[in-house]
Amino acid sequence: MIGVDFGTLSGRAVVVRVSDGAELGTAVHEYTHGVIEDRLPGTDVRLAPDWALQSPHDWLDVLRTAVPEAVAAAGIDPALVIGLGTDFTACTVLPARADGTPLCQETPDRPHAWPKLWKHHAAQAHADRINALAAERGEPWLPRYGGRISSEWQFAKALQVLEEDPEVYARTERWIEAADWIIWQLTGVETRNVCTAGYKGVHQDGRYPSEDFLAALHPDFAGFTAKLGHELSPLGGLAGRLTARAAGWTGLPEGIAVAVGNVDAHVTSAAADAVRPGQMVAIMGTSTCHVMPSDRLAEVPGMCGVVRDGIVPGLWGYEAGQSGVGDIFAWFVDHGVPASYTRAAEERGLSVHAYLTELAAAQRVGEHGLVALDWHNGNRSVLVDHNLSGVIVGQTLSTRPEDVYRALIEATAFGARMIVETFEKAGVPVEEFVAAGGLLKNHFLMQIYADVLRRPLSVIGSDQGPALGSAIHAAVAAGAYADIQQAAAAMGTRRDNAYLPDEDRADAYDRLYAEYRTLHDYFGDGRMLHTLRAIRNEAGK
Ligand SMILES: Nc1ncnc2c1ncn2[C@@H]1O[C@H](COP(=O)(O)OP(=O)(O)O)[C@@H](O)[C@H]1O
Ligand SMILES: O=C(CO)[C@@H](O)[C@@H](O)COP(=O)(O)O
Repeated sequence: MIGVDFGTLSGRAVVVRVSDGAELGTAVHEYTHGVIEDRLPGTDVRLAPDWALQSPHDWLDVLRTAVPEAVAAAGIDPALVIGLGTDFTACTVLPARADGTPLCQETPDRPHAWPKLWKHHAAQAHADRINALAAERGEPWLPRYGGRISSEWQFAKALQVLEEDPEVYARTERWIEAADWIIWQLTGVETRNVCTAGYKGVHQDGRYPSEDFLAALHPDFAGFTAKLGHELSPLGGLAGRLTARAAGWTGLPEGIAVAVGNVDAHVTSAAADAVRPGQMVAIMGTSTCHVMPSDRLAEVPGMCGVVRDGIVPGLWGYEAGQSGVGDIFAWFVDHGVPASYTRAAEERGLSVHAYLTELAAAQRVGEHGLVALDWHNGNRSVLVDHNLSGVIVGQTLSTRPEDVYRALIEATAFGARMIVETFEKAGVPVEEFVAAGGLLKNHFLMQIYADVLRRPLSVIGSDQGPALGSAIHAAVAAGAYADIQQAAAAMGTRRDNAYLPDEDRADAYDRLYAEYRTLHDYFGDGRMLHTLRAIRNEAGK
């Protein structure tokens, strides 16, 4: 099987053995255009604050380069490959023509013609209006999203296109998640997966928000859902077969099974063999997503959503998230560390992350005297407000970079605890916390999470979680296993109790967490942080 994971900065492919999930070869392709935040490629067109776009060329390059390279690295005959599965970030969406041609190919100088990356946060005003109207009208779908939808989601992003570039909106014949667009390119068949549609696409109980509701937002928005697919495809299903053109790109046999599209977070549950009710998988990378199957339906404040069949068929799938985690550490490493630290790290042959971690790990809990809010990229759960920003409290003239670095790691752990507690308070038990993603390599960070959460952490056994999960879904789509649970049991990998909480540190963290909660409630109403953002925007940054 081949699994392909389309991330924020790169795409990676992995070749996986069907019988036991062994990863035989892998390759990564860094996107040439990365995240497009400043100006449109090949033009002088500048982007406003909070914009984040991607290029479809970069995604196709992953198929052209990472897939054949992974097969070569595995040293297998490509003719042995029987299926391909993919996952994408979400909600990464694009306007396209009826044949799937992205509009940015026709008008590369129009910002709204480009795919909007999940972390495009410039549609907050549109999300606010959607939320206010939905609350006022008592829209039945709103509680399924914890009472607020995010500016990252398709209705907010599409309304922004309509109001800021109606001409691009009018030319949009299909509005599609990149997760489904890539499947279209691979199979020639347009499908819509139940996962992206259900969560960030706001599809509940067989329908999208009503025409009437959309018309009340803007008269020309009434017909928006005609640009979406209404037939949804189940996870682990067969989307179609690899076309000759896609076989040419990838070097894989024409006609192999291609699984229905999926999301990087949700597909990782299969890779961690954590698809039973109460197993919360936290995919910790640039951001963290928390996904959990459950047999009960509840309204959890601030969750991203609950979707029937959204992780595995037959169960409710919950999602919550933190919009910035590794990204916050990266910001600090890039902008908060003096040259002397960079030099010292270099001399020791360490990354700046590893160097700061080593220094921070030598401290006792609370020794830095700091507490921080992890909102540098806004707050996805539980406040659902991307106009909030980061806060660091307690700095003195003796504060050092490692102190701040540690406080930022702790802030993200406190944010995770807030999410877990919110689920449990709403009557959805979290039986096991399973960590996955790029941050697993930082053992100090993982131990902080175990101490702050006061519970054992399990960890996924693969550092290619999403790509492995995609390969597992492909195995089901190809008919090698009856369902995702069986395929996950055979091919997924998880180490239980990898980190155990330390009682004394956990007690010390309880005190800091209480301060975090006070800070959270104080700044969470947005009075000060929204004003600061408004002043920033008026000043034209
Ligand atoms: N040693 C480290 N400790 C903490 N964070 C790290 C470390 N090394 C890299 N990071 C952060 O990890 C993030 C990348 O995580 P990864 O899972 O690879 O990416 P993605 O979320 O795009 O899949 C970056 O934001 C980076 O700042
Ligand atoms: O929002 C989701 C999933 O719902 C993610 O795709 C998004 O946070 C991006 O994840 P990464 O930080 O690229 O792992």
